[in-house]
Amino acid sequence: MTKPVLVPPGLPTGAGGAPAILAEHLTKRYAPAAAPAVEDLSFTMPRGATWGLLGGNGAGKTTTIAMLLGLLVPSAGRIACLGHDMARDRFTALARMNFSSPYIALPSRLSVAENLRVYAHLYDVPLAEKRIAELAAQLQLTELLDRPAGQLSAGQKTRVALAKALVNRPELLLLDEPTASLDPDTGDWVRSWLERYRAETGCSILLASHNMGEVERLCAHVLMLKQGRVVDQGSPAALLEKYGRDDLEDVFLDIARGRSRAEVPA
Ligand SMILES: Nc1ncnc2c1ncn2[C@@H]1O[C@H](COP(=O)(O)OP(=O)(O)OP(=O)(O)O)[C@@H](O)[C@H]1O
Repeated sequence: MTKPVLVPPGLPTGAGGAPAILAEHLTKRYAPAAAPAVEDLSFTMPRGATWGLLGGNGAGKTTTIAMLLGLLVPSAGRIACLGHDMARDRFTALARMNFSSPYIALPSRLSVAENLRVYAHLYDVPLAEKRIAELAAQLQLTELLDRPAGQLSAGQKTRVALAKALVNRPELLLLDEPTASLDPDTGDWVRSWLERYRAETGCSILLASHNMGEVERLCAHVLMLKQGRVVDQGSPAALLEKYGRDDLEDVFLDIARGRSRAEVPA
């Protein structure tokens, strides 16, 4: 069995020993001569927290999540999820993780229940039918279980994608744009649901989002990415204080436009 990665002394880990995610000097180049999509990214995300990856289009959020899931091999650097080194012990970690992304479509001709059964089988979920019924009740999917996934609205598909992401009761959840294309009411419902789920289960959540209100509400800590690098980070409150702003959207614009607090118009 592969030895778990040790946490450097002094770093917060939260409950359960190893941190949820330990990323060390991660770099990804899609081609040898290309500019890095992610460059020298390091962070330690403790257990039980929700953290946000914020950045404009092309900042490297999806690339980072794909590396954390082992879907992309980093050009340099090292990742440990839940104490497992992703280069050596990826499958042990993946059994305890899950993700949802708007870029991955569920097989459209399979019904919602069939889709969830496939994933329950892949994750070897015990009492799969019971788990599917439980998730369907929690995510208001019971009426939709027999409908083909391809015939659902965007909001319904998002709830099915969340059910898929939770089927194995993950300890670490990676969410790429969890409320993209949802109306404000459904988006709010999903955010409340995620808050409650994290509080009840102690699950660790890393979410990539363009929605500043969502990040401010859900995340204890935000990594601000620009051109593949972390240009700032901290709690939403600390970032608001640092930039002298009232909402995170303005902080985002300051960072995107390279303005420091001294340059922010009063
Ligand atoms: N498969 C790929 N091949 C080559 N370059 C890629 C590939 N995927 C992403 N990139 C490039 O890597 C950089 C980071 O892209 P990424 O998709 O990670 O950004 P993002 O922050 O998720 O953006 P968005 O908010 O638009 O989804 C961009 O310059 C993008 O063009």
